[in-house]
Parts: sequence; C-alpha cells; structure tokens
Amino acid sequence: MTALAPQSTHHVSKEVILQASEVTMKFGGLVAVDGVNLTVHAGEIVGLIGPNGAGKTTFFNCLTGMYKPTTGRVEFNGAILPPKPREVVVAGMARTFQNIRLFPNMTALENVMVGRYCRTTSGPVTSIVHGPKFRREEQETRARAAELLEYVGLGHQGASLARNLPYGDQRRLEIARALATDPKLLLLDEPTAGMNPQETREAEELVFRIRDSGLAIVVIEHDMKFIFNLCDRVLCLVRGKTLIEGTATEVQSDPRVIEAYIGSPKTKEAPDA
Ligand SMILES: Nc1ncnc2c1ncn2[C@@H]1O[C@H](COP(=O)(O)OP(=O)(O)OP(=O)(O)O)[C@@H](O)[C@H]1O
Repeated sequence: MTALAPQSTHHVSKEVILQASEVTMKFGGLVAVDGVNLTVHAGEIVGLIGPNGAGKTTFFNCLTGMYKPTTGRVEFNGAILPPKPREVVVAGMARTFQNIRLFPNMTALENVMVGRYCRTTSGPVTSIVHGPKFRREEQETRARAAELLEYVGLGHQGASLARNLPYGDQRRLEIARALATDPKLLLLDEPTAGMNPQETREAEELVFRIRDSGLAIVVIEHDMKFIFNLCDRVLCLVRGKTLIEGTATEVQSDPRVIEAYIGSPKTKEAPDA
C-alpha cells in the first residue's frame, strides 16, 4: 500500500484551498509585501519566485499564519487561521523550512512520528506512561511513519539518526514529517537548496507524486529550471509586489522576469527566454 494513493491523472480542481487577498506586510517603514493576491486550488503546484529580498519568505509566513498581515487577509479552507503553529497544522497546512529543522539526535522514523502526533489523542510522553489504547495508537503512528519513509524513498533509513543522513535525504525526511500531519496544503521553502542535480530530479518526482495524491503545493525556489518544470502556475514578486502571475510558460517567457533576475546572486539558472 502506498502512503498517499494517486487519485487520478493530474487535473487542477476548482476547490479553493488557499486564498490570499491584498496581503500587505510592513516592518516599520519597510513594505516587504505589498497588496499581493494568490489563489491556490486542490491538486495544484504554485511556484513563488523573485530575486533576493523580493518578499517571498515574508509572504510565505503570512500564508502559514506565522505573520498576521498588516492589511489584507489569508483564508485557508474558507477560514482565517489563528497565528498558532499547532492549530495551523491541525487545520491541514504543513511546511518545510529554508534551513532544515529536524530533530538531529532522533532517528528518521522518530522524526516522522513527531509529525504524526498532531493527529493522535496521545502525545509522545503520554503514550509511554499510559495504557493499551495509547500503545496501540503508538504502533499505528510508527507504522504510518514507516510507510511515509518508504514513500519518500527513505524506507531503509528509519533507524538512522537524522543528523547522519546525507543532505538530500534530510530534505526528504522533512517532507515525510510534513506529510505525517495529513495536510491538504504543503508549503516547501527552497526544497532543492544544496541538492545535486540527481537529488533535484528525485525531489521533482516526489513533489509530482504528492500533487497526484490530491494535495496543493506552494513552493519557493531559486532554481528556475525546477520551478518551471514543476509548477502549474508561478507568481513572481519584485520588491514586495506582484510582477506577474501566470502559467510556467507565460512567466518564463516574460522579459520583465528575466530582467528582475539579472545580477541576483542566488539565482542558479536564469529563465530561458
Ligand atoms: N522580520 C523582519 N524585520 C524587518 N525586515 C524584514 C523582516 N523579514 C524580512 N524583512 C525585509 O523584508 C524584505 C523581504 O524579505 P524576504 O526575506 O521576505 O525576501 P525573500 O524574497 O524571501 O528573499 P530571499 O530570496 O533572499 O530569501 C527584505 O528587505 C528584508 O530585509
């Protein structure tokens, strides 16, 4: 059995998962995000690009409820999320981080199990000190975590400490942990940063499989080839504002996007004209 069963061949549904309307985020006098709109549907991969300092991470943090926008609103499944990480996860939104945030001294399996605890009635401590119901739940959590490790290609690494895993595997492990929360929307912050070309291709294949299981995905990435291969739609921010939003083909061929990237030191590969 696969951890996330493919639903059908790819089609973007009309179901709106995430709706950001006129989102503005100010830090003192600095307008980091300026009136940005974004709609994400179930089964859709949306890319968020822009040169350094464009406001991508700030906008991401507004989407995940980490920041309350100065003005504008973000609705997830039709509701405004409280700025509480656990409630955001329980509502069905999961994310990975630009800088990997695993528990380095826990095994790969344990890291994924931690992600699962938001869906169980017992926490990691109570499941140890309590009786059979909790132990059964613990077994189910362990089985589900093992299944997800298999799904992301880490089935053989369950007993390895997270800190001993190669970099690309740590990124996969973060995704497995995020999937353990049963999200409807997965937000990936630079998922291929530091990966070699082979790992990047594998990451792409994994994201497609996750999308095919019905999840919506929003991804920030500086690797343009990765973004334009992967995404149904791309939003390009420049100095906090939307420069263009469109299909990968439309955005890729827009001369303003190419211009915005020229001289950006973190760009791995300039988009083809
Ligand atoms: N907490 C903060 N306080 C003050 N200014 C901030 C804060 N976070 C971000 N900024 C500023 O907001 C602007 C947008 O930053 P942000 O990190 O969102 O851009 P980015 O597109 O994610 O950049 P990068 O690609 O380099 O990660 C920058 O000018 C940044 O210095």
